[in-house]
Amino acid sequence: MKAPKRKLKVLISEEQLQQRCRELAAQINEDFAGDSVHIIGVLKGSFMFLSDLVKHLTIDVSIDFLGLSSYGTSQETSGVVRMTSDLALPIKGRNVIIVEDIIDTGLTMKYLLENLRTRMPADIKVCTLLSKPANTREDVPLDYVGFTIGDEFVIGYGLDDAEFSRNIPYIGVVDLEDED
Ligand SMILES: O=P(O)(O)OC[C@H]1O[C@H](OP(=O)(O)OP(=O)(O)O)[C@H](O)[C@@H]1O
Ligand code: HPA
Ligand SMILES: [Mg+2]
Repeated sequence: MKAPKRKLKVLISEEQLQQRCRELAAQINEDFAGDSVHIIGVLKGSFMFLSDLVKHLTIDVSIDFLGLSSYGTSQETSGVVRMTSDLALPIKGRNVIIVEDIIDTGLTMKYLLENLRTRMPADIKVCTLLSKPANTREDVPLDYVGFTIGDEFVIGYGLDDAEFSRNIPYIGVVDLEDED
């Protein structure tokens, strides 16, 4: 199977991503000083952002993951969020920070917040690398936002297009001017 060959435009560079990870981590360190946080990464898209973010956390941190999927091979949500894998650890009484790559329509985060609240954490905060407000349909509280972007399909740094391109080290968009 081959990934589509397209010209990509850099929307957010590696340097900008690293700088923002340091800034977001500094804010979390300050907000939870003297306390501990339980980080929940939403797979698959969040894996690169999460691994860069947590390197800069100096507070006590535990980490778990769950898998959610709603896009499949499409660039539009199916509208149905499916849990592909659940957490390994309980979250009752914990200060949870959900780490996501992107809030697009908001459907995934709405589903996740409803699900996790039933497990009685002490607190839930949302940390997302990207927010696409022009496309957001569900009103979800965002506590830490890396970058606000326009209504365009982005790939790289964990985000995929039909499972390809997650390994690109920056956030890119397809450069339509260079399409044949
Ligand atoms: O706000 P929404 O419109 O719900 O979109 C955001 C969600 O969509 C993507 O997941 P996807 O279903 O592509 O799974 P993946 O992380 O495995 O790529 C992304 O990683 C978010 O979890
Ligand atoms: O813009 C996007 N790119 C990749 N995956 C996504 N999932 C929701 N929105 C996006
Ligand atoms: Mg995806």
